[in-house]
Amino acid sequence: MGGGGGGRGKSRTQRKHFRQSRENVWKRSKSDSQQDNNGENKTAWEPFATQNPAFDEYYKEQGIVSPEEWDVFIEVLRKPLPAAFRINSSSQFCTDIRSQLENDFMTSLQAEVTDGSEVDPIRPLPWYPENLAWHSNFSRMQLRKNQTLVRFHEFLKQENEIGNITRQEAVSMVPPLFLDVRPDHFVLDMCAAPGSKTFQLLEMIYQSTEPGSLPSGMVIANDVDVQRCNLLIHQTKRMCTANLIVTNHEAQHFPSCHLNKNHANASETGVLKVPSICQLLFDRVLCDVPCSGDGTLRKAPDIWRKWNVGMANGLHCLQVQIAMRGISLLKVGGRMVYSTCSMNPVENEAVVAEILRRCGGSIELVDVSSELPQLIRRPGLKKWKVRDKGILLNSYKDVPKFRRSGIAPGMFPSGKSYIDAPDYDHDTGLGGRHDNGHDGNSENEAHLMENPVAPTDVLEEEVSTLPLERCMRIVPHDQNTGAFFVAVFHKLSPLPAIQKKPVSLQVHLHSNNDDRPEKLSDEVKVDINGVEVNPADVTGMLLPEVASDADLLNNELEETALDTDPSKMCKENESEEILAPGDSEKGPEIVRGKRKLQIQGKWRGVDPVVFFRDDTIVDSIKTFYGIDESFPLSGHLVTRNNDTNHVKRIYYISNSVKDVLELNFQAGQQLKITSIGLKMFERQTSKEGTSSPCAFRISSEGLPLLLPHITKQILCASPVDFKHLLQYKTIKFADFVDAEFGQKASKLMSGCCVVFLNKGCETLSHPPQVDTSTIAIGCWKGRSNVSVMVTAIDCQELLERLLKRMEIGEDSPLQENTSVAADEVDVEFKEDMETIVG
Ligand SMILES: C[S@@+](CC[C@H](N)C(=O)[O-])C[C@H]1O[C@@H](n2cnc3c(N)ncnc32)[C@H](O)[C@@H]1O
Repeated sequence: MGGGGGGRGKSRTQRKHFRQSRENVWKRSKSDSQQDNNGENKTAWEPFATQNPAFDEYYKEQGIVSPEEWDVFIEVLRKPLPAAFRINSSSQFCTDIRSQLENDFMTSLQAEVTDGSEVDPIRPLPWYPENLAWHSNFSRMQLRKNQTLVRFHEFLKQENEIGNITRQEAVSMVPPLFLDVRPDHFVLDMCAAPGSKTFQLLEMIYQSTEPGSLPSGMVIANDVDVQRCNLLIHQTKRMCTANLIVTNHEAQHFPSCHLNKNHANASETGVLKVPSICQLLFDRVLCDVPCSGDGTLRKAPDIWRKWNVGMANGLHCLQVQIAMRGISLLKVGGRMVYSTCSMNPVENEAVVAEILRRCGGSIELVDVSSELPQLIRRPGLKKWKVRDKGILLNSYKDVPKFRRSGIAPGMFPSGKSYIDAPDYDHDTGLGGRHDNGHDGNSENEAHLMENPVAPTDVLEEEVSTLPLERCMRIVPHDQNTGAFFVAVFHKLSPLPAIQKKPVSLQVHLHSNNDDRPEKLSDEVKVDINGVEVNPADVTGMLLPEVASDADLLNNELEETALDTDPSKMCKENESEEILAPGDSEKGPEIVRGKRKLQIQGKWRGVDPVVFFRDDTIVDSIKTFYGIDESFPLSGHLVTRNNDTNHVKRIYYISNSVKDVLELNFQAGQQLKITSIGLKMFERQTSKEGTSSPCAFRISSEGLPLLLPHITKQILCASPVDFKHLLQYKTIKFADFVDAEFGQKASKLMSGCCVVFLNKGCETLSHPPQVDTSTIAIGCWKGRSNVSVMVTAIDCQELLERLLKRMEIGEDSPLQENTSVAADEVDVEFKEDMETIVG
């Protein structure tokens, strides 16, 4: 059981969100359904129109696919996307699940494929390592069609909920694979929600981590959208990791958290402890930016209707800014992946080219053509065209003056700004507005242009001289997927300093009021790489005809489409709701119907992150569970509450996260942290709970990490008693099959305890040796019984896994050494299992 085990130990609240399966995007919503001639609503099941003439015209011009391929390209783009999913490599049951897919489902589902339309019902994605990612050809309807498919469907739902698998579009799995993440890396995921790629990054960090230990690397997952941050927290909680910080910033202004001179002086004089790191720089950066999302058309067909060229044009500058910030936060020698789920060169090759130009030789585009050879991809384009208001533009000099507010020189292959364009603003990368303020928002306004350039293809074509062929574009018809774009950068040296003029044109894309500390610094800061960063300076961009931001983001929702209703969101980071007597300045807030005051941290709306240093409580926990000294608690525990008397949850953080947190404190809390660490201890509030000498129980998320380090409150159950616990949830001491177990249980101190499965029925050492095959659950020792503290779905999943293992090995120790009584109960258990599992 690895520290970041995943798969075991999630809260009921969290599960609720994963139970929401993705809405059927191929079904029109009520608001979308149209009225027929009689004024009656057409059926809500009418499929979306899967065509858009502007789309066809635009992409035929771009030459993303050859004219001969066009028909097959568009045909595949109109078909629903096959489902894909990934096995969590750090799950305890990773191997079981893979072999269930390879040996059970692959054969049994094959028998169900009768229409001959697809060769394989399910198959591993050939380019994903170790058969961990799978593609299924079944539609939702088909999955409900017959018994075998229903069983498969249930399997997918349950394992996704538990965290053993993640439903994720196949091409969305690609970018992290090119990041080459190692367990000691510090990784920044700049636009991370809803978090499928963050989950992958964490798996990479955790690869080959021993049970009870943590990797030395960490991930910071950031997103500008608070609600989507909550999705991200839910998604990554399934990983049970102490090596993650979730932040909520505009990625283009992500803080660099470096110590200034004053801090350095203070630390020299011993006033402050020198932190292990002095600036937040990363070995790896994932820059999976917001985009127009037309690569997800097969999954989200409503994009057919919404698509227009302005969606991509309007995002280009933001994408450049985010990527530039990523590069500036990257260590020299580090790697950054830039990716979008858009096919549009303006959001892809044009952004990559602009980054290369701005970085002036400090970075290189990596040729990754020999990596993942089985992944079919196409080289990046060297030439493309820009379309604006129905006009085809070959170079920036063709852009009419009044459109220069929305079209940047960097959108064109040469990237030339042409000095004859007086309004060009080198900071924003955009031209200024027309004097009369006309923003030219209508197609009909083309005739108003001063010196209009005739829309013609005979103008000279621009061709980029940069090695853009090293980028990769994945197109749907090559391997029956969605579309994606990926570029890999390597940082060779610090970035050159950029001379900055005052920014004349600024429009906030995300007016996220909370994304600012109480006090803003006006000064322009220069980070270690020489890039100026002014936190108060949101470099502007105009979105003249972009779909609303919300529309764009909706289109971006990953296949794990989760419930975004804020009222149903994670309560993990909710205020600890403390009473603050006498604090009348901020005014009372009504929290859950009670008048309570919330002590704010530095960031409005976010609970403070506080190191938990209450030695009395920590010592009581250590003594109660017999936590050995080799497991460091001191300096690794944090809470979200300044008042230690009212702390409900204590989180555990890895060394790496601790280093970042210490730096963040010394740098003035620049990071707006929405979630940090692994929930390890929870205050026991129930009546019976208060009778325990220890006020805190071990949370199911924290148990895998703590397991090898606890020496007290431990019981080892025979297979049959273990199964009974999972099955019946509460068992009286006298009712255990193994009477000695019942006696030992009765002698434990009241409160939380841990029950290990004694697979072989031989006497386990005390405490038991923990390895990757160890199975243990958190329980509660009451006055007369033992109760399981595991959610129903976890119990069910564990029962099924144990049953499977018993079925596989006829002579497995699970069966071999059970007593006659246990064998009898096993029959009963199997019958019950059939009822539970269906
Ligand atoms: C393509 S999605 C990311 C998908 C994610 N990487 C995954 O694999 O699950 C883009 C994300 O960028 C976020 N976003 C948009 N503008 C942003 C900004 N300025 N800074 C940070 N995040 C932003 C959106 O909220 C959205 O969640």
